[in-house]
Order: sequence, then C-alpha cells, then structure tokens
Amino acid sequence: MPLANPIPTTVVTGFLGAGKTTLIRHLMETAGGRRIALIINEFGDVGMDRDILSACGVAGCGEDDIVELANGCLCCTVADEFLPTMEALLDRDPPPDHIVIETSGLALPKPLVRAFTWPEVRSRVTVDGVLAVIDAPAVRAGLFADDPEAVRALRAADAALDHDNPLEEVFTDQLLCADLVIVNKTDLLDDAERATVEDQVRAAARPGVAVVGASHGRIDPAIMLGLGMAAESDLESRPSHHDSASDHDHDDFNSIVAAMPPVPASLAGAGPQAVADALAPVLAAHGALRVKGALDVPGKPMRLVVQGVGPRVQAYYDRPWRAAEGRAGRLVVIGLNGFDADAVTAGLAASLRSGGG
Ligand SMILES: Nc1nc2c(ncn2[C@@H]2O[C@H](COP(=O)(O)OP(=O)(O)OP(=O)(O)O)[C@@H](O)[C@H]2O)c(=O)[nH]1
Repeated sequence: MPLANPIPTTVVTGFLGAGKTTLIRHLMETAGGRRIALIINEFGDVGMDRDILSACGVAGCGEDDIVELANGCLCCTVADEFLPTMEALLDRDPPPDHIVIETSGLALPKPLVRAFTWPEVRSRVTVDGVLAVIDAPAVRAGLFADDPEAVRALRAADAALDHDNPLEEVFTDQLLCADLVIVNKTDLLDDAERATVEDQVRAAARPGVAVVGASHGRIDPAIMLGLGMAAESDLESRPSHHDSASDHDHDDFNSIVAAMPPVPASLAGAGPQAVADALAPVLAAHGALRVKGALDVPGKPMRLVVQGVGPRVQAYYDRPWRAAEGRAGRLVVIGLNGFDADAVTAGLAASLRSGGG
C-alpha cells in the first residue's frame, strides 16, 4: 500500500564527463532551502565528485547529505549497495525532502529505476524523473554515432563479431530512459551547431520528452525537480539495449588509476593549463574518454586537480592536501577496453617530467 507522500527521487544520468556533477552542484546552490540528499556513484574510484559537491558551501547541504557508492556502477550493484543506502536515507529523522542520484557515466539508468519497484523501497520513494545530461560537443563530433566505415571493416574481417558501438549503446540507453534531456556545454558550440545537436537529440529521445540547452548545467531547479513521472511504473516505455541481458558488466570499458610523479617546478611555474596541455596529447594518443584526479606540485599546499573529457583537459588548484592523502598524485583514466594501462601511465608520467616537450 503506497504511502501518501513517497519521497521524490531524481536520477541524473549522462555519459562520462557530460556535466552531471556540475549540474548537481548548481542545483544544490539554487534549490532554495529544500533538504536534498545526494547519492553519487563514480566509475573509477578517486572520489573527486564528492569533493566538488561538498565544497558547494550551501547551508543545509552538509557532508552527511552526500553518500558515495564507489564499488562499481550503480546499475550492477543495486541489491548490495543501492537498496541499503536508500533505506538508510529514508530512515533518517527527518527524512530528506528530495533525493538526487548521480549515476556513473557508464551506468545504465534502467536497472536503477527498476530497483524502485523492489519491496524494500516501493512504497517509500518514487522516481520523480530521469534527467539525461548530454555532452553537446561530443555529440557534434560524432562520438556516439556508429562509424559506418568501421562497421564495414569489422564485418569484412569477421561476420560473427558484435558490431555494436559500446559508446553508442550506453548513450542511447541513457537517452531513452530520460524524462528530461539537458544538452549541456552549449558554450562550446555556435548557434547553428547547437540547433543541430538539439534536433539530433530530440529525434533520438522518446517522443514528447523535453530537450533543453544549458551551459555549465545552469538550469532552474523548477524545471528539473517535481516532474512527477513515477518512472518506475513506466519501465516498458524506456527501451534498452540490455533488456534481454541478464547482466551488464562494462567489459567494453577500462578504467585505470595511474600514479603520477610530482609536477616539476619548470612545468608548474608555467601555470595549471600548461600541465593540462602536457597531458592532453598522451591521453588523445591512447583514446582516453575521461581523466580525473589530482597532482602534487611540490612547494604548493594545494593539490592540482586535472579534469579532462575527450580532447579537452583542464587543471586547477582546488584545496590543500589532506594529511592522509600523502600528496600522492593519481589520475583515473577511462577508455575503451584494450588501451594499454602501463603505456598510458608511463606516457603521462614522462610527459609531466619533461614538461610536455
Ligand atoms: N565548457 C564547459 N565545460 C563544462 C560544462 N559543464 C561541465 N563542464 C566541464 O566538464 C568537465 C566534466 O564535468 P562534470 O560535471 O565532472 O561531468 P560528469 O558528467 O559529472 O563526469 P563523470 O562523473 O566523470 O561522468 C569538468 O571539467 C567541467 O568543468 C559546460 O557547460 N561547458
């Protein structure tokens, strides 16, 4: 018997680096006194998102309101990780007004939405809406489109091969589960490109789903929260590549944690972007989809955060190192399966040591 007021939950999906954390941070900053609890899940565990979100400094958005699930993608760990976390949040006194779940960039949202039908939580929460954050420049660059030439070449080589593009699969699964699609990073496109991407996304989304453009995830919370979709009762209308698969194990992707040497003074002295520029060619050469982590700059109390999505790599100082972190530089690098972890690590370290030269 459902309760009169199940707690609304918003699921935020979107590919690696599309801007989910940025959007949620903006949401927390503008949510106007609502008690929002966050569940965050990262693929490749260096825990950067928690830092970015807990630094938002909003009253009522404390460390305790952010729960991090680090062991694999939420979509694969619903029973072991997600349900107990959810029950613990619901048992709080007072319970949150709203729950926001940031899924990892490789997670499929549908298994998570399905978990809301499980008896443990069914009567206590509802999926208010699934938001898909889309990286507009990546769509524009064709990252999620099947490359017809590559498909033809594979077919010629081996008729039995699975020809699906894993990026396209994850992207479409996320898009087809969405109740609201946010085409983000529009600041990196001109008006015509933006219109083309929005049309393309609208054509690929489920009919009638709203598509809105955004830069740095700046969307009015009134548009994102309170959609009232009860997505868990509407699973049939959300098609997935994995509906018939019993499990989904992310075998198509590889994530490594690369230990990095201290940044030499000659490079660090040229500024954060020089450090990012030193790393970018190595990441590009290995086809990295996402990089995230922090580097040690000797003599600086702050750690140097590195954030990269596809070809764009940025770096900035964010906070002092904590004693327990031991100033250990580490980068999570995520790519398609098959990239050589040792070669990526060695290449990045060498590029730092040589200042990118
Ligand atoms: N130019 C530009 N950069 C953005 C925008 N939104 C996010 N970014 C940057 O893109 C990078 C990734 O943003 P995140 O918010 O961490 O993306 P995410 O989807 O949470 O990433 P994962 O959790 O790793 O999948 C960061 O360096 C952001 O600063 C945007 O609208 N415009």
